[in-house]
Amino acid sequence: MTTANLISEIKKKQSFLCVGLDVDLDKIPEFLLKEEDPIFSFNKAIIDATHQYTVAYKPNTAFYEAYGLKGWKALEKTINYLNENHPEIFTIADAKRGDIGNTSSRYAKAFYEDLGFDSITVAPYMGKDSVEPFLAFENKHTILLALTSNEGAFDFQTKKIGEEELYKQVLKTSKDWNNSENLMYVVGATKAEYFAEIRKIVPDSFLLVPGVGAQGGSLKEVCKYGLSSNIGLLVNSSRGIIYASKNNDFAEAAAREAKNMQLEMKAILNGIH
Ligand SMILES: O=C(O)c1cc(=O)[nH]c(=O)n1[C@@H]1O[C@H](COP(=O)(O)O)[C@@H](O)[C@H]1O
Repeated sequence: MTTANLISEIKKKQSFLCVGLDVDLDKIPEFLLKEEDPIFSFNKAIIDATHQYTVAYKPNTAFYEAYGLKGWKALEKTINYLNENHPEIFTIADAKRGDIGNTSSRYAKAFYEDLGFDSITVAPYMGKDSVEPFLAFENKHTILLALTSNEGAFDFQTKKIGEEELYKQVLKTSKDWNNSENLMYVVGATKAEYFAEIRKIVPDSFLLVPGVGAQGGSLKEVCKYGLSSNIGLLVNSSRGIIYASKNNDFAEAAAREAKNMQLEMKAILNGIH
């Protein structure tokens, strides 16, 4: 998907919501466990109930890998379902990959070509030659970890290396890599006070922002300095939406949560907040 297509979908839906499909069999309604593929059945119900409010879905691969081959099959069915029924929705494989170039190119092939995701999250730690193989794919997007939502972000990412914090160096350096127009960045919603600085370095890049909902980040605070002239934000909520209810009404409850977030986003985009 092109960035222009993503922006046009955001404007059409008045939403920059990303729903995280982090399926945990201990948390889904019990009646689904009798289904042949409970993970896919859960995802399908969530997608059917929420697609009108969201512009992106982000399965975190850990939640699928945890169930071995069955989990991978459910992930494949989920991405196929999205690509067949909602090709206008942006898909993110949250896999946090990155390795020597020769290996990264295999990861890129796996997620972009074999599974058909629009984007993948990538760790910057191994540097340029570990990220460029992901950037080489046209109309695919590499979402580089810049400043993450967890407490451990303060261990390295905010530490100064010389004059400047590491996360700033990640943003600045990566802008010079080949095909850097295919880069987006992860910035945690729990780090709202950093958005102004981040926007000085990457004024137009899309930022994937996890950490609202279960992790307590504030949508309003993120938007204050995070919004760009092209909106430039994808705000993710996983547990806050998909586990809004553990009962038979789980899909309706997820739809309600997603709709509430979409309405808040619409109000922000229209300057009401
Ligand atoms: O790359 C991510 O999506 C990510 C980066 C980050 O800094 N923090 C973060 O929470 N995530 C992911 O975003 C999702 C957040 O889930 P909830 O806290 O349930 O909304 C999980 O899949 C995390 O792995």
